[in-house]
Amino acid sequence: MSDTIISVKNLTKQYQAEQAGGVKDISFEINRGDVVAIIGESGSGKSTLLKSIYGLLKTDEGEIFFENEKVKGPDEQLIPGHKQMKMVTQDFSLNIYAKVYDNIASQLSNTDLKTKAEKTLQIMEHLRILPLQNKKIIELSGGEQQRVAIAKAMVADTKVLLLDEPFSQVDALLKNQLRADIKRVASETGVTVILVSHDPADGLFLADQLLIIKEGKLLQTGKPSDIYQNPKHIYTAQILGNAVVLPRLDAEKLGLKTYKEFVVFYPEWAEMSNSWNSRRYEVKDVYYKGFYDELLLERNGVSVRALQLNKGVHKKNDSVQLNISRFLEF
Ligand SMILES: Nc1ncnc2c1ncn2[C@@H]1O[C@H](COP(=O)(O)OP(=O)(O)OP(=O)(O)O)[C@@H](O)[C@H]1O
Repeated sequence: MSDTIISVKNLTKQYQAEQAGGVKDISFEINRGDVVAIIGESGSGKSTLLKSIYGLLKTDEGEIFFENEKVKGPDEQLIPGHKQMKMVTQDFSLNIYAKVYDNIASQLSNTDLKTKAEKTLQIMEHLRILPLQNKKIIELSGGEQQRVAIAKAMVADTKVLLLDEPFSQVDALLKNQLRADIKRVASETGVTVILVSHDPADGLFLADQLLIIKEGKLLQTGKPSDIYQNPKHIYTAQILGNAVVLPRLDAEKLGLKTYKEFVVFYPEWAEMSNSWNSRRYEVKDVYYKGFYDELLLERNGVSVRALQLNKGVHKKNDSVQLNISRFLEF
């Protein structure tokens, strides 16, 4: 049975009297132990949502509950924030002249020094920063500092870890590693993680639950695979899978019939095939994507994109047979 740790009910937070910015009438629940990714483009309201959950912002309407208790706003308590949650922001808030070990250990009380040392070492091991323990923060790379900041936030038995753009400081290779580490640490420790990212791949890779935010509104929430396969908005398909979007008249020129305004499909739903329902397209360009190519194709003046897993088979100006095996209508 699912165990809700956080529920957000009809949350609205606006910064100005006019409608710009903030978040509008957002409701969702989060299960204990899940990794939740809030995905949306810059300025969509992701940080506003994260800060509201933590109790840093005075909200206009709605409520947030942590274990069925209302989260207090900044005007309802002396020190804003929630004791059982920790937030890691992009500035990390580390003491840059102190050692890694001391930065993390500073979160624990001195009443039991043995436990303090054990816990500090354990969380450093979890986040693979044990070899850095005697280095000063100022001597670390941005990605290493990010790991220390996460370890510091988690060491004191945090129930919910809030991460604002946790992969902003790391390059592609380290990002994959850090993503995998956060997922592993969450499942080993049982901590609930809510992270904000503008990169949808973070959510697809990491999350048990995705929240897609656009212009302050929650478009869709659920399991990444469900949302990817059945997006409720064109925007969701575009941000998650770089979907091809065709107005009805263009779709009809390709033989895709709809009564709705738009046809939408992911490039991987367009397959090279000789089947009866495939149609001939001209290859306009080939984009190198590593282990596959993306083809820019055209038929009757309409452009679409498709994947070519057998790299290099079709080249520019070739003619190919394509079957769009599945499409969505909006
Ligand atoms: N303190 C503030 N005062 C006025 N407007 C604000 C304030 N903080 C955020 N906003 C506005 O609210 C909107 C949402 O901001 P928010 O920081 O929540 O977005 P975001 O999705 O986290 O963006 P980013 O990915 O760029 O950090 C933006 O239009 C922003 O300009």
